[in-house]
Parts: sequence; structure tokens; C-alpha cells
Amino acid sequence: MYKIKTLNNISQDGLSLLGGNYRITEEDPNPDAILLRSYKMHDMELPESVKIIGRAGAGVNNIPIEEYASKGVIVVNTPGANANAVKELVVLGLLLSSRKVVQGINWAKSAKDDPEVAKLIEKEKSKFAGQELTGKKLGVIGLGAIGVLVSNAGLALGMEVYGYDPFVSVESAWGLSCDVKRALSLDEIMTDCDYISLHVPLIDQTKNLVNSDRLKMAKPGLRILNFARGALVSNKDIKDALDSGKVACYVTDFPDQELLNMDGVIGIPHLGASTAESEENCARMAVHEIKEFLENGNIVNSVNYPDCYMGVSNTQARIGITHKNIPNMVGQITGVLAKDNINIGDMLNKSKGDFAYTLIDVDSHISDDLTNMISDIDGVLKVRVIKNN
Ligand SMILES: NC(=O)c1ccc[n+]([C@@H]2O[C@H](COP(=O)([O-])OP(=O)(O)OC[C@H]3O[C@@H](n4cnc5c(N)ncnc54)[C@H](O)[C@@H]3O)[C@@H](O)[C@H]2O)c1
Ligand SMILES: O=C(O)[C@H](O)COP(=O)(O)O
Repeated sequence: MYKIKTLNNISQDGLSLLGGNYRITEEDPNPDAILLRSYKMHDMELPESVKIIGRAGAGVNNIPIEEYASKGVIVVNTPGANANAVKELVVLGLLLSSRKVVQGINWAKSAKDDPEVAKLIEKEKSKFAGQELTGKKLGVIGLGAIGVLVSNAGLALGMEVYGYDPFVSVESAWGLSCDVKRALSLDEIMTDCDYISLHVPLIDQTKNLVNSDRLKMAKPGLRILNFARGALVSNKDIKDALDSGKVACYVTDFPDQELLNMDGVIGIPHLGASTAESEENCARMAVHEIKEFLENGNIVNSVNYPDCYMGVSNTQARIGITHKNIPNMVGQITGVLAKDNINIGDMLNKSKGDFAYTLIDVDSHISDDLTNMISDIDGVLKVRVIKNN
């Protein structure tokens, strides 16, 4: 029986895929896996029993992925599973930033007790006039799962779309309409566009990506949409830009008290991925990835270890080893097996940055002694016997 600890509410539709060999728990001190959404794990003590962490969603800045890698713990996420939900909210964000709908609705509601409200509306509506999207320039920063969908949606709305992503993947490039123009620098986007939508992960290199130096380059009346992470945009600099009219509206899915007190900010309470469809997609994908790892040792969509897939073992035993990416690890591991005269049926070794994973199918039973000998190799982080007949 595997134990899965949940740190956030996870869609039942996904959890139901776990099956009878799994117990879902919020309290167990020794779970095999953790399943979460945006819960911040940085200050949490990670139980030694945890082998894999499944982020039902895209962003992993709430998880100390390098620290967990050094403990031999795999972190996976669910690429693209919530991209459509975010894209739809970005389309709404484009419209909200263009038309004073939020302000207009709030004003109309405030006049609800006035019997003359219908007349008043016709008199006052000119205060809430806006602009159209068609023909405007949209700059999309980050052309991953969400950025691609947003770019294509921008074209469908009649916008001229510029995309910037120096690391764009082949898969994204295939999904992107050929009518999206390639921006060669962030500055180009900042200088030329009427709307900017951010779709990059929050990492050291992207913190405060939108700052006073970049905002200086912008045309007056720029609209900025941030459905990626709050810290990508400097609060102080956005305030100055809103005050000066450089930025006409900042739509963010990550408002804080400071932002909610600024005129020109539309703060949405982190609803990008909050649709039934997206929550189901993410939970299903994360559950699938956790099951693959716990039952077969396969790594799917990891953000801190290489992906590794050997299907279902058809030999007597399977062993999975997380270790440092240093010379002679495979030699030492197979040396231990050879000493015990154990034949290797199949094997995979892959690395990602400083860490690596070795998955081995063998034709005989694996003893505790042998497991301990592999664990004792310098650089080995976690050893798991996945199947043992
Ligand atoms: N608001 C929400 O509810 C919500 C939902 C999903 C994702 N997100 C956020 O959006 C981010 C993007 O999600 P995604 O699914 O598109 O991820 P993704 O990994 O598919 O795409 C991210 C893209 O950013 C690019 N990139 C990285 N650094 C860059 C840089 N310095 N400049 C330009 N491009 C850069 C990458 O090459 C990649 O193509 C997530 O990391 C997460 O923080 C928010
Ligand atoms: O990175 C993500 O996937 C989003 O920010 C969604 O987060 P949530 O699962 O907490 O809604």
C-alpha cells in the first residue's frame, strides 16, 4: 500500500485514478509521495520516506527542487495541463485592460438604489470608454505551453503578435502560428508593443523582469498582463509607471496588498488554473506520473531529474537509484551486481545537471545486503527496489 500526502485540495477525478493500492492522507508522517498545487514547501521538513513530489500544475517555485534533488527526491509537474485555462483568462485580461468594464460594473452597482439609474447610465457611460484590441501589438514573453496559446489567441483577436523566448522548444515552435513575429530581444517587445503578456517561470534570471529600466522604453499607455508570477514585475516600478501614465493598466493574477491599493491595477485572486477541466487535467497527469515512479521506477516530466522510461519490468527484479552526476557511478553500481553474479537484463542511465538516475532490471532476487552496498557508494542518494521476486 502506497501513501500519498496531499498539501492542497486535489481534484477527485485525478485522485480516483490512484486505485486500491493507494491511501490518500493529509496527516501521515511517512508518505511515499506528496501531491500539491501552490502550497509553499520551502519551510517544510521533508519526511525521509518521500520518494516523489507531484506538482499538479506548472510553476515549481513553491518547491525547493534543487534541495530535493540533492536528497534523491524526484519532483514532477504537469506541463501544459492547465495552459488552456490560463489562456482563456489572459484573453479576458486583454479585454479588461482595454475596456473599463470592471470600473463600469462597480460604478453601476454603486448606483443600484437610484430609481433613475438607467438614465444615469446613459449619461455617465462616456467615463468608461476604452480601446479595441484589433490592430494593436501584443508582445508575449515566454513561448511555452501558455505563451503559444496566448500568441495564437492574440492573432485570432486581430492583434499583431510578437513572441520572445530565447529557449523556445521544438514542440512550442510547432504549435506557434507562423504569423507570430519573432522578437530578438526583450527590449524590442518593451519598446514596440501596446500589450505585454508574461509567460515565463519565476527563476533568478526572471525576477523583476519588468522594471523601471525596461518600463522607460515603453510607449505611453502600455497594458501589462501577468498570469505567470508576481515577482516577475517590480511593484515599486509598476506604481511609478502607472502614476506617470506609462502603463495604463496592470492585470495580475498575483495581487498583494500594495498592488491592490494602486489605481490601474486589476488584481485577480490567482484564478488562472482554477477551472474544473484544468484541475482534472493536472491531477490526472500528476497521479499518472506518481504511479509510474512508485510502481515502475519510471520518471515522467521531472523538473529536477532526467526523464527515464523502461516500461513495466518483465525480469525478476528492478532497482532505481538516484545519484550524483559524477564519473564511475554506473561502473560502481554494476560492479556491486557483478560481484553477486547478478545478470543485468535491461538498464538506463540518464543525467540532468548535477544529478542522475539509473534504472536496472536484473534476472535474480536483490538481497538487502546488495541494496545496502549500492546505498554505500559515495554519490548515491536514494536506492529503491521497485520489484523483487
Ligand atoms: N496563473 C496561473 O494560474 C498559472 C497557471 C500555469 C502556469 N503559470 C505560470 O506560468 C509559467 C509558464 O507556464 P507554462 O505552462 O507556459 O510553462 P512552460 O515551461 O511551458 O513555458 C515557459 C517558457 O518560458 C521560457 N523562458 C524561460 N526563461 C525565459 C526568459 N528569461 N525569457 C523568455 N522566455 C523564457 C521557456 O523557454 C519556456 O518556453 C509557469 O512557470 C507558472 O509560473 C501560472
Ligand atoms: O503554476 C501553476 O500551475 C499555477 O500557478 C496554478 O497554481 P494552482 O494549482 O495553485 O492554481
